[in-house]
Amino acid sequence: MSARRLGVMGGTFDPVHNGHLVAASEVQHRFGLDEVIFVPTGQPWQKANRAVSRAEDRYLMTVIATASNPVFSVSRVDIDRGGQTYTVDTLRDLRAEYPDDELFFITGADALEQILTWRDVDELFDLAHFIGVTRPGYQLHDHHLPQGRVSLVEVTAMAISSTTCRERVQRGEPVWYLMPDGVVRYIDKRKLYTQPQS
Ligand SMILES: Nc1ncnc2c1ncn2[C@@H]1O[C@H](COP(=O)(O)OP(=O)(O)OP(=O)(O)O)[C@@H](O)[C@H]1O
Ligand SMILES: O=C(O)c1ccc[n+]([C@@H]2O[C@H](COP(=O)([O-])O)[C@@H](O)[C@H]2O)c1
Repeated sequence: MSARRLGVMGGTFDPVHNGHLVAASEVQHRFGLDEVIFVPTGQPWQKANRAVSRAEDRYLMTVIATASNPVFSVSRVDIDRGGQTYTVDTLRDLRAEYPDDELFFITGADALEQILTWRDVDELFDLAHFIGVTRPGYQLHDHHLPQGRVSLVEVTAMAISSTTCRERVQRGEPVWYLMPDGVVRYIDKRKLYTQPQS
């Protein structure tokens, strides 16, 4: 079998929303990816200043959100490894699982801006090609990033963040149509985000 082109969409997904799904779908189409693997983080070390929802809740919401798309899947590598999540470990694990395939790591403009602060950043660009996508409120650029290892792509602007979704739920405001219906129902069923957000 020839090498497949696998997108990797890493995120805290607390909760997953339509901004994530639109970005992944448009990148999948633009780059002719065979599959996009969503990878919910274990503990995101750069979000240590706030309480993050249980990994199993974030994982299940991501499964619900992606289930209807045949080229989307969800991996537990970061959750099952445990501890703090570093993308270098994510990509090492996926490379071991899919040794013949090509990996494309998808990040929003805000995450790409921080990438030089990530662990073992030099190795990251050997493990995968990086795809930075536009996000309202952030500048997308590849200054100081290795040439030929990063592509920048404009995607449909979705001014949605997990933070505003959590805040809306906490205030009792609707989140319908900001994320798939099943995720809205899961949040309600599990009573997520009902405490004031820090
Ligand atoms: N609306 C969006 N448009 C494009 N990319 C996005 C959007 N929201 C998130 N992303 C990207 O998806 C990835 C995972 O994001 P994450 O799970 O942290 O969501 P978030 O909305 O940024 O969360 P929070 O508000 O809690 O920081 C990151 O690379 C991020 O840049
Ligand atoms: O490897 C790192 O040091 C690192 C630091 C911050 C974020 N990341 C990854 O970037 C992705 C988006 O992270 P976040 O915090 O914006 O949800 C997710 O897969 C994280 O594991 C990775």
